Amino acid sequence: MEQESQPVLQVNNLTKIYPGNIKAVNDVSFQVKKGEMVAVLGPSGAGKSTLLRCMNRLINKNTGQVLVNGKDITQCRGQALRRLRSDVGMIFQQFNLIPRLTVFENVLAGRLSHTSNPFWCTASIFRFFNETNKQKAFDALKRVGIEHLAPKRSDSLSGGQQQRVAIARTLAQEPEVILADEPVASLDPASSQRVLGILKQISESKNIPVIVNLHQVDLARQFATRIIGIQEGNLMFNGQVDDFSLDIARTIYGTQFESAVCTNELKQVAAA
Ligand SMILES: Nc1ncnc2c1ncn2[C@@H]1O[C@H](COP(=O)(O)OP(=O)(O)OP(=O)(O)O)[C@@H](O)[C@H]1O
Repeated sequence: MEQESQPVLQVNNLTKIYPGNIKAVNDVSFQVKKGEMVAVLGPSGAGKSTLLRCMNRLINKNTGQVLVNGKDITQCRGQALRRLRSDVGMIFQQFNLIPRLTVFENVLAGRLSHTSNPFWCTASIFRFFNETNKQKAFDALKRVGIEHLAPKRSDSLSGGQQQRVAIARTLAQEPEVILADEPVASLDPASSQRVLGILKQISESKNIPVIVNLHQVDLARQFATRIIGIQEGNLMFNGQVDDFSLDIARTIYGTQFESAVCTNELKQVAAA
């Protein structure tokens, strides 16, 4: 029971400064536990993407720590980094699938860190994966409800379907934590609901914490269990969804408040 409440992810005093002295992330600290779905909110340029990308080492931080189950990913090199990185699943706005491969092959690619051959792309991918890996990939596809699309080329799918393939690929990786960088920014409202619903279900039923960058406050309120608000690289809010008031949203979003608060319901409350 005590172990259940231990944070899977700990971000300690993380700072990233880009050339030109642009402080994109400034001394940010927070923790995420199993079963949580945490939405990171903030206006354009607040540092949301930089924060997530520092957390899986796509970008190197300047100072601070990112601990995954107690191990600091920012200090790892070589094989240790590859191993720890496979614990961190990443979902992108543009899906990042390999277009010429089928849906199933893309999901199987999520099992790469569980095989010893890194050169699968140069030959038939199937040769390098045993039945266990193939079954896990298929199970991941089933979990996002698109197993019937397995033989299709990934570039023949809709955006929403491609994002579900990307989620399945991440699930096949068997990560300890999932980071999603604006996963619904390119999707229509119905697909956005579907994708965020799947991520929430994963966080709840598989107990894998999900940290998701979002632009829209209403989606965060609908799907997240907790909200982190950032502005100009600074952590301004870290708390329960119900405590993220419209006044706090207005402070964090400033001139972008109107576009971030998009449902009619929220707009009426904001105008009252
Ligand atoms: N490679 C880079 N070099 C220099 N500055 C950068 C770089 N990437 C981002 N920035 C700057 O860092 C700050 C944070 O950018 P970031 O993309 O992390 O914000 P964001 O909140 O994700 O924005 P958006 O919602 O528009 O994607 C911005 O001022 C941005 O211009």
